[in-house]
Amino acid sequence: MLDQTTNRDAPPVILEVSGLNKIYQASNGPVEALRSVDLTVRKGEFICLLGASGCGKSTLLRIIAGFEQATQGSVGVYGCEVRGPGPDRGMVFQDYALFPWLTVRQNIGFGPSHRRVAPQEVDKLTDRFMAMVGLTAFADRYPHQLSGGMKQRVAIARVLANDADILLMDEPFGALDALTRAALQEELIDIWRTTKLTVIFVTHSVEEAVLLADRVVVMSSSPGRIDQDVEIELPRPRDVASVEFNRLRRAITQQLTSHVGAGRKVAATADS
Ligand SMILES: Nc1ncnc2c1ncn2[C@@H]1O[C@H](COP(=O)(O)OP(=O)(O)OP(=O)(O)O)[C@@H](O)[C@H]1O
Repeated sequence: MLDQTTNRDAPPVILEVSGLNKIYQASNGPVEALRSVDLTVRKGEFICLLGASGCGKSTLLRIIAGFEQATQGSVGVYGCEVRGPGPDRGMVFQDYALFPWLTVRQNIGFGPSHRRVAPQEVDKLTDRFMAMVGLTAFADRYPHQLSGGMKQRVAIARVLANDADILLMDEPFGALDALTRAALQEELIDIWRTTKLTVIFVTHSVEEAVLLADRVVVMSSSPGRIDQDVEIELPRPRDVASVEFNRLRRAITQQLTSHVGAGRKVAATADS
């Protein structure tokens, strides 16, 4: 964990998760999805939540988003307790979750229009973020006319147009082919640097986490807990072939593998 007392020059903590427990009541009994999770996130950080399938990454993200209630504990954003979804947090899902009946332009402009932003201002915002994700030429297309990568660009632009401070991403590139995924990873880092957003990104890929994050938060399962909080101090753009990158990738993979019995493979991947 970060030591807030010794980090006087660091950006402020804007998100604080304290003593979070989550128990789901399933038909075959209770499922303890999260136990005693504490996490602090500073403004502008890029955090990856990494762990094997079922360790509670999505649950933690959904509680931060306000889509799910914790059983115990709290989430604070800018010092206010999260009680539901809010405009300060925007979510990007693996399956895009776009409005199929709206065009690219209308999907991106939906949030600001809903907030009663003036129509000319909505157009300006939409133009800006469509350009940022490289979709200006596709403004009048519908989601079914777009590739997976283009749909995910729309989803990212939609959160940006909503003026969220915190971008929550749940395995956003999991359904994309390797080349598209690599392109979007690079674009996301450019967007993050331009907008200075705070990003919490869920992945089960060690390589993706080390490539993207300032901090990799490693989770273990049954019940889901935070196991390690690793600062990634590699310079950007990062070279996945470098010795230092691979040293970190190996160390984090070992940490993940140490939670399962000898010989069993974790569902988190070192190189996907
Ligand atoms: N609505 C629910 N009802 C009951 N159990 C649930 C529910 N949602 C999640 N769980 C359980 O909680 C645990 C954590 O699930 P979660 O989806 O948060 O894990 P995850 O790390 O995101 O997994 P994956 O990487 O496979 O998406 C799992 O055991 C899962 O089966």
